[in-house]
Amino acid sequence: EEVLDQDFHIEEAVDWPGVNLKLGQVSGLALDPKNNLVIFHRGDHVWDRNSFDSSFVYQQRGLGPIEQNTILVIDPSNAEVLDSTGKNLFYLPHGLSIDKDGNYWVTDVALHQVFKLGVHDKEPLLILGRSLQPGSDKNHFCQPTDVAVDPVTGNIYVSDGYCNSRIVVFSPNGMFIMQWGEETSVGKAKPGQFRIPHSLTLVPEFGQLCVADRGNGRIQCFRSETGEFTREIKHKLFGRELFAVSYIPGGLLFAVNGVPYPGDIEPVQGFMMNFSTGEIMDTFIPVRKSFEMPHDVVASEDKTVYVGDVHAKTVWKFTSTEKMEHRSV
Ligand SMILES: O=C(N[C@@H](O)C(=O)O)c1ccccc1
Repeated sequence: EEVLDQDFHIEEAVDWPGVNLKLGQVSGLALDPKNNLVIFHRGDHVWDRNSFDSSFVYQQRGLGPIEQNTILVIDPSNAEVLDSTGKNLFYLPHGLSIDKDGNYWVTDVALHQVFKLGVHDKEPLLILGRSLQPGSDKNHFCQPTDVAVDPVTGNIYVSDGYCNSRIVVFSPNGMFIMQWGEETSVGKAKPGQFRIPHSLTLVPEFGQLCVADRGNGRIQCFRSETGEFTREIKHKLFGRELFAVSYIPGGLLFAVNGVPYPGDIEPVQGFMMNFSTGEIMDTFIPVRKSFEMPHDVVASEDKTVYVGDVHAKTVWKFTSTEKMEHRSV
């Protein structure tokens, strides 16, 4: 008897011209309320071995802020640049997210700050952290990596960062509320311990915040109201590093891992998972060009997925194609 298998595969949209956009190091991706793709990139600045001293103080202030527009609004179908902003503000862009009102929230690892930018305002509406001053108290971050804003409470979640190991929560007007997390002790990483909390995604339907725990190669999720650990999602296929995570309503979780260390076998790729079970449903890699350091991933409800790469200086678009497979039983 013939059985039709409804099977979804994530494949690169090879006709999307966005892979040819002239970008700097792509650090952050987000979708705005109109489902446009928004790209946060570093223009002519790069993060390399000389960017920071051993106390995480940025060493290249002499370059001045990036003069190019670091925030580009891209038409999701033809990759046209619809709008661009964010020049003369940032030194080393990192995370980007967009709240339900369309405000841009970004982190800068050189400034050690988080910015709220209104779509039509030149001046930032809110700045958290002290410019160029790394630290780990309520007023200082150390290379903060990402920011997410709860659509219900308006609370601000910051993953802090390369040189801290915590999630910090602020009220909508920037008052410190709470923090959780600690650095990973020797041996097996415990719940609530981080080795670079690198990317955040809210899971509003389940009241959770999930974190790409980069150096522990895993995703950790927490109750967003209390910071209580709820679960870990980890697969051998992730390899050593898990860079970014993105949830879409309906229960799908997307992620990208890091390039394999010498001798490791787990390839660099994208993952589509069932949030409830944690199981991997599909993996994906580009057809054109290759992943070099996939750094952020964002997905829309119709399972369109974008991946930004900080070394390839490229953004790829992937879509979910339905393969009808015939099999006889
Ligand atoms: O991870 C690194 N960078 C990327 O995540 C990034 O560019 O955001 C990095 C680490 C050490 C030295 C230089 C760069």
